[in-house]
Amino acid sequence: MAGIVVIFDFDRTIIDSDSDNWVVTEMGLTPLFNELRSSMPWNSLMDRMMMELHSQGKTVSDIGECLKRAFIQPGIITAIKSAFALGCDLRIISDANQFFVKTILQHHGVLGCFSHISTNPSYVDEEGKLRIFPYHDLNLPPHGCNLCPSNMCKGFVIDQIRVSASESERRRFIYIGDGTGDFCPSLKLRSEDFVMPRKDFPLWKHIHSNKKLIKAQIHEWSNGEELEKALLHIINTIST
Ligand SMILES: Cc1ncc(C[n+]2csc(CCOP(=O)(O)O)c2C)c(N)n1
Ligand SMILES: [Mg+2]
Repeated sequence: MAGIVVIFDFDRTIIDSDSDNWVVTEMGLTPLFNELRSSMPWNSLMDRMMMELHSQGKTVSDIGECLKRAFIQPGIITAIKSAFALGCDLRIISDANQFFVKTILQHHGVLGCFSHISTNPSYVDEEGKLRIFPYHDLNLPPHGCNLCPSNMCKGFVIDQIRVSASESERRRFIYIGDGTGDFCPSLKLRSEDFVMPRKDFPLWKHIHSNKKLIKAQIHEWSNGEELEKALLHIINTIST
């Protein structure tokens, strides 16, 4: 459906776990992670974890195999495929990183459904080490939003999507998320938009404690099947 932009968060929305925690736990990095947690910004810490894996002889392909085992609830993949088939513009805004997000979406055959993925950049260096960096360069002036972590303001990304649309093109947003970082973008939504917070997760709690600040229509979900049903219902309602 032209004119509908569906924005997905990634961790605890598309996959059921947090991809950073998943890799740290599954690949045996928990003791080092806990030791360094208080002394480093999050992205530097994850970059350091990837360096540790490399020094242990674990390859990017080993990390990929670990990511492919992350659980996705039934309903999520079919929801993505259906929304794409209906012509919606699908996007990801995630505080995970490019390699983790793309590897998992590719594995489940839905990477091509997304027009844009806004997340912390990553690349494999000449030694075969996975490097992870903040979405907002921490050496530049801060993004200025006091709701979001310094590395990524998801509301900033929403503003960018809005300005990229031509005046004549009326677009309606459906934003699906779970975390504290999804509250700022939810505040940017308008009365013709929809926010889909995962029930009992931080975003849902922030929304319910600040209901007057939310202009978008609120549709909660608890599991993949509920998400699929609610999302397709909203898309159908908008398009008729
Ligand atoms: C101060 C501070 N603490 C923790 C984090 C990291 N972090 C927070 S939520 C999350 C999952 C995001 O994935 P998604 O957006 O896909 O749900 C991550 C990696 C941070 N950036 N800053
Ligand atoms: Mg999330």
